[in-house]
Amino acid sequence: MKQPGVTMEVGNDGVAIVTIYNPPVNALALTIFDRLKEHFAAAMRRDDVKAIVVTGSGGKFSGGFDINVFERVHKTGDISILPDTSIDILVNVIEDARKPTVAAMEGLALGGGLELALVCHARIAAPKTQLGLPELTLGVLPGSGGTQRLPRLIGLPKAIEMMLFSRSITSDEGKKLGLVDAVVPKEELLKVSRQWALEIAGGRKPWIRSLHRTDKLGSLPEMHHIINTARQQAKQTAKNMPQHQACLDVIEEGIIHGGYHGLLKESKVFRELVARDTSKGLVHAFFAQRTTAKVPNVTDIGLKPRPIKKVAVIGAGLMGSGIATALILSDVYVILKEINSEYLLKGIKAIEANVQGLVSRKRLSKDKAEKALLMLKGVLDYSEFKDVDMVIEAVIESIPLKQKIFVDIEKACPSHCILASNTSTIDLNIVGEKTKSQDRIVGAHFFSPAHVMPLLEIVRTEKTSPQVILDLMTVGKIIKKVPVVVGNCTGFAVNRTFFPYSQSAHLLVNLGVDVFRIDQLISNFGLPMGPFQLQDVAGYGVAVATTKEFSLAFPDRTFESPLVELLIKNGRNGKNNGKGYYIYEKGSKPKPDPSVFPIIEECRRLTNIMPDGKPISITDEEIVEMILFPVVNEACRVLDDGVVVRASDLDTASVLGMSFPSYRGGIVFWADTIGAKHVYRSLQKWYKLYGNFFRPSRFLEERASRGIPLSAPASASSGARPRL
Ligand SMILES: C[C@H](O)CC(=O)SCCNC(=O)CCNC(=O)[C@H](O)C(C)(C)COP(=O)(O)OP(=O)(O)OC[C@H]1O[C@@H](n2cnc3c(N)ncnc32)[C@H](O)[C@@H]1OP(=O)(O)O
Repeated sequence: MKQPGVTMEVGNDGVAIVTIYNPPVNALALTIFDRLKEHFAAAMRRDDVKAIVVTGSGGKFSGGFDINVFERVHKTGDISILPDTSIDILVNVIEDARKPTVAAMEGLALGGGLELALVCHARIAAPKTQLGLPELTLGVLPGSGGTQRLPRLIGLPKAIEMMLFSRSITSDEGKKLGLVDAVVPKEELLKVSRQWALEIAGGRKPWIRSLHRTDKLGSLPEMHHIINTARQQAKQTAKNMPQHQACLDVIEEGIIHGGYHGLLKESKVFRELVARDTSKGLVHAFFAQRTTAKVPNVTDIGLKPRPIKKVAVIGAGLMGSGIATALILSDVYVILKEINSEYLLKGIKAIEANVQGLVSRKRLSKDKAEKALLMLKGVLDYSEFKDVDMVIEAVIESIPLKQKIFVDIEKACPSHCILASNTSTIDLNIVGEKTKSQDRIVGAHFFSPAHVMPLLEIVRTEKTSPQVILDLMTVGKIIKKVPVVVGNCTGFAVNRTFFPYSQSAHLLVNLGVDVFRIDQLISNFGLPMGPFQLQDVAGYGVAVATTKEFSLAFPDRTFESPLVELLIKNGRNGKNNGKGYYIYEKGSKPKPDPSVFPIIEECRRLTNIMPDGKPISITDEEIVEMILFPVVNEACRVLDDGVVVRASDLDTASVLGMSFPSYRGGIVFWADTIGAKHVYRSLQKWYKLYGNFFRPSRFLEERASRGIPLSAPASASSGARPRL
């Protein structure tokens, strides 16, 4: 079968096997629902069919409702294309049918896929099948009965956890909880499911409609308590998002008024949520992340990734130890090199602590932790480098040092070996200048902590070979990162786009705006913390070094504030010594420190930029815009210079590298929702008032004046520059 569809085969035993076909994940496209309906109708009509088994082809049950349909709703605004599957098909055609259906699940049953299984009268799963309702990550809720049936099958607390945190479980846990009736080897999945279906039809096994069950729901007061606790939690963990509270409302409706009423409300709220900005942003983020895997002239020219079995990491500091941790956790053998045994031991201890941290947070089993640590070997020279497939250099940001290391590794490593640098700022052409292997030189820019943060910027120069880029992308995926291929410039994509972020915050402070007001507004906007707290946490050394780097690279648009240096002079070092803009005490949340105000006053006297010496009067909204529009402006320059393949790559990079709120879709997507015109006009106004820092870029000006979205491809601009 070439087109997405559903097949039905009736066996001599009287069981109809209904199979969903829509590779790669058997997403439930609109046509699939039509075909399911037709085949079920035929199965009911046919006298030779006693029972039905529904399954998915290619070892996967289903990855859920087709998310492309959400995207179509977002583009057209036409909500009517969403089908009413919940009652029309799932209840009327399957759950309330005269013949029983069993779900035979393998690989994954997610979202609408699991909901299809929940209406069946029993569920059989192959081992390690992933079962979950991750709809909230798309800004919606389970819209095909999941909010009603999952609590009825496994109880409210676990069902709420699975839905609100989009946490999936495997078959074995599903069996313990009552979601799965039996776990059987995949070779026996269909055989057991057929048998089970016949036994239900013959009255030898119970015929259960999960919507009608109440035995696992508990008493009404208990339910209210569980739901209210979840509501409070969601207020903290899911700020600015409507779907969590909405999901709890819908669950509650079913508990109070019965499952069928719950379904009706679920259907209505589902449609409302699909139309909201949160869903638009999250669905964009979903596809944007997957699109990063498509790199023209790299992934589309028939190259095959080479196996990378052994990687050397040079430098066992914070970054090196984080990178080594990420590699060994994914079964990649690591040679960790340092210049003396003291540093090496420190690095190995840091790696052990990283791994141990995952064990104590129950994210890794003890067995796996022990196995991972066996993949690590510390060395003090290059003798072990003769058979490595890749080197990642992660030493301090010193050009002569990096250049020497690259000359040394060119000699010590085999000729196929990838030579990568984790530099966050230095031009890779300069790093590799003294070697003859420039086609093998590439940037592998991890974000700290490298074993936790999901983004990997792969920085290529004009000379990096497509094979090397493909290999690094593959390693990135193996170690569970999202690789984004970017071009070579100061700060690459993420740090360059976001360098104006803290500078505009400092500019505002020098104009008289309160630091804590700024931090509060930015965290209300959805970033995990404001720019000043971030500076405290990252350490002032980083702030000083990066400002220097960017003021050298982009002197026309750098705002240099003496505040950080004044803080250091006053004995403050941020979180490092417990005293920055905030006070940091063990066991309590950071508290704003009023004793920082005189230092800020001194800074304001030095810069003397307040109009008439008085603090500016400014709205909350304008503060957020004055901090984020310069970032959008730099994003425009990044797009204009072709540093990223496409605008959505920068969205992914901003979400995964800077924790820009995913429900706003990413920096460019967010700017487009506001409109290039408004961003341009605001920057133009501030440029006139406060100077060059805000000067709108050529790209922004053109897009605003011609009414073209910032995310439109380069070909939409006149005088487009060569792309990556
Ligand atoms: C009414 C209902 O309640 C509403 C719903 O069901 S909403 C949908 C709920 N389901 C989900 O959220 C699951 C989304 N998918 C995923 O999490 C992951 O894709 C997965 C775990 C299924 C597979 O992951 P992985 O193997 O890494 O493959 P991944 O690269 O993500 O996806 C493979 C392809 O399938 C596509 N895909 C995955 N799930 C899809 C879906 N539900 N609809 C449409 N396309 C989907 C991806 O876009 C990608 O396409 P591409 O190759 O053209 O880029």
